[in-house]
Amino acid sequence: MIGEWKSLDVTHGTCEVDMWVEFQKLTADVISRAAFGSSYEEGKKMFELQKELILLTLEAMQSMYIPGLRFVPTKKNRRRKQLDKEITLILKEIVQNKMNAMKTGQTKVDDLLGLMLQSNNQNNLPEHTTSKKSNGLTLDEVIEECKQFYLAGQETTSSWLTWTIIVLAMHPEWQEKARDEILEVCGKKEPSFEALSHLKIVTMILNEVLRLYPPVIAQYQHAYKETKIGHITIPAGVDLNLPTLLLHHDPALWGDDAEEFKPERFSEGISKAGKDNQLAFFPFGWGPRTCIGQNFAMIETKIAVAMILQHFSLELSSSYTHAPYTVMTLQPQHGAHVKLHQL
Ligand code: HEM
Repeated sequence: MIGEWKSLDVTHGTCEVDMWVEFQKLTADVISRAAFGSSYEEGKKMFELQKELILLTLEAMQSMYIPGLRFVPTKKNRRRKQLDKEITLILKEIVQNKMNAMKTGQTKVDDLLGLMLQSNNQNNLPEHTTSKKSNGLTLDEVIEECKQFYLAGQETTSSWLTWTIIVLAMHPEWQEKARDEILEVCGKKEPSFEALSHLKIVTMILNEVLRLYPPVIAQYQHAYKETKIGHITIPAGVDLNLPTLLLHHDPALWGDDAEEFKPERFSEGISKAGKDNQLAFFPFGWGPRTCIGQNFAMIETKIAVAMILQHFSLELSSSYTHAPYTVMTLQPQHGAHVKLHQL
């Protein structure tokens, strides 16, 4: 990505890109490689189809509910069915190839699919069934896990990266502080895993971006039994909506400067960031169902931000309009055009 930007048609070492578009490509590539290793190109094709399916599904969810309509063979319903079929077929083939390669020792187990298959008792893995006969995952479950990781991990990370770059372009003083830290810790080299844990200012900035622009703006929980939280009793069967975006902007929890970008809030860690040390920061959820990919997302985001700041200084394009809005995640409605000046 950095190399591509450097080779873009530039005027005096400057080019302009839409960060939202760029980061969608980057995160799709990263998650495809992490999930499928050497088969990532086939994985990417599957993910593209999944993206189309998600958009069609969201459209259906946001239109008027007419019972039974989803069974009518309209053009969009037929396309949804066809996409689902195609995705499952591609995945079945990838899984089957991986299983064969693992059996003959032709592949390393260094991707998510390999790890899932390895952790499974392969002798008991039923090939074409949805029923479970062992503690391992069925083929269908492995396929659903692959889909889930992409759905949960791609657009969320693009959103986080995009808002980080926008905010750094808006606040040159923080951009400078972050770059100084990166150059001090990593120089101009690619950041190592070890170096990432020394990026304190970058971590503060990334947390403040997650507070102001949480990619997942609300979280839904279902009380399957009567539950007491403090003095509130929630009856069984009630659906709860935790409005992350609203809580992250609430002056009662963050102070009168809640709307301001102030990474220094996080200088003593997450637990001390809120007003009177109230814990009100949960971009990745909380408790036993907390996001399983949060460390993965943090590493990916830190590496990308570090490498961008090593090579470019950032300035908002004159065409940029600040308009966060939600499709599935918090996105820039009119794109995220930023000018990149080569350093
Ligand atoms: C900025 C990036 C991300 C954000 C903001 C985010 C946010 C969340 C949230 C709010 C939840 C729901 C937690 C709950 O119900 O309490 C969740 C669940 C999940 N996330 Fe993430 N996520 C991110 C990145 C990722 C990545 C990169 C992956 C995969 C590599 C991932 C995989 C998952 C999975 C599999 C679940 C479901 C966990 C379960 O139900 O047990 N996420 N995420």
